[in-house]
Amino acid sequence: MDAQDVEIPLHHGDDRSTGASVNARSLMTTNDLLKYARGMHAWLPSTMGLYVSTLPPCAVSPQEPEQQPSNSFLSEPSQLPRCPDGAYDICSVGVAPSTSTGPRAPLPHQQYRAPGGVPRSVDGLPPGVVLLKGYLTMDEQIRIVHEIRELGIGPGGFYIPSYITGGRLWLHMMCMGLHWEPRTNSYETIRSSHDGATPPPIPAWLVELCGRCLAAASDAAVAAGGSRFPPLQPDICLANFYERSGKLGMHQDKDEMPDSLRAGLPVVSLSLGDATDFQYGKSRDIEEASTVRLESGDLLVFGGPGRMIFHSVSKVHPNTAPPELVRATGLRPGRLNLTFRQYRALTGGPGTRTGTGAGAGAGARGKGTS
Ligand SMILES: O=C(O)CCC(=O)C(=O)O
Ligand SMILES: [Fe+2]
Repeated sequence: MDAQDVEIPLHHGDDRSTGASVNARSLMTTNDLLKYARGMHAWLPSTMGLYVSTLPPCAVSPQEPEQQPSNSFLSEPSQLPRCPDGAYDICSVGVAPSTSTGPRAPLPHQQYRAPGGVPRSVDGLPPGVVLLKGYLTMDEQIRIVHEIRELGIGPGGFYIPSYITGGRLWLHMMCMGLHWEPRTNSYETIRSSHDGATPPPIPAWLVELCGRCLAAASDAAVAAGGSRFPPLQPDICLANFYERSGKLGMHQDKDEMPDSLRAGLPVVSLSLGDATDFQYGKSRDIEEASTVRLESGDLLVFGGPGRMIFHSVSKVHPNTAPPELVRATGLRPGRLNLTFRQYRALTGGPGTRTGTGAGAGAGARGKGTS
């Protein structure tokens, strides 16, 4: 372990073979998804093209800052309010959507857009890594924040994960599709170490958005002389919310099944809210790592030859979220990141399951950061 490891718990842990077994679970069906939509909320497109949540705000009582255990790695207590059932709320309550009817001010991320509205691809990244600055429109960002917030205050919503050692990650997490368990570096069908909640399914429109993101990233890769990414049918989406002191140590994403990793199935990552420094490199050595800034609306994809890059989130830059996003959603200070993944590669042929849900069958191999 290097100094970085001591100070910062690693998200996808250090190598350890846990032998933990995980229950296979049948796939979420469309009916399950619809049931899960649970009538709790609906989206009403407003005249602004924004999305107004009809879900009453979570009754969040003014919150005592959460007491952290003495062995906590968190540098400061979470400032996020908690709903009665314990889930953290990443947005302020009672935020009304913007009512302005005039022409919108240019959005911060649009400065990156070429005249045809094509997001700018960043040069000089390793093979298999594509960064499209300003890929998401502001309306997409607003919708993502609204919907993730609403799922995040429901069952299986935002919590602060811990390691088996008791150290906690410097972020709030909500898993969709499958639960990523830091105590075992494996995926599970329920959040067994916390509250037994079943992760909500990935909203269908987010799966569709992920497909568009990947197509755009593949186009950019080809334009830069590389290859298209392998297709992805995401059955895992991890939502991380980093407060201002949030961070994530250097790690590889390698808790998906070996066939998925071998196939280089990409990780599709969306950034929203405050900007961050994202470090990446060939090894865990932070001294050797390069840094790129990820801002709200940016799309990062790593797959194929770039699938196993080491990466970390080293700093959240305060007050850098687009004001329009904050106004429209009440997103609290910090950064929201979504990563889409596919647990196992689909082999094709009769009976092959496609779409959501992998059934996390194999938790027994050592997963996580090397
Ligand atoms: O927040 C980010 O940009 C990276 C998240 C990440 O590396 C992960 O969830 O594995
Ligand atoms: Fe990661």
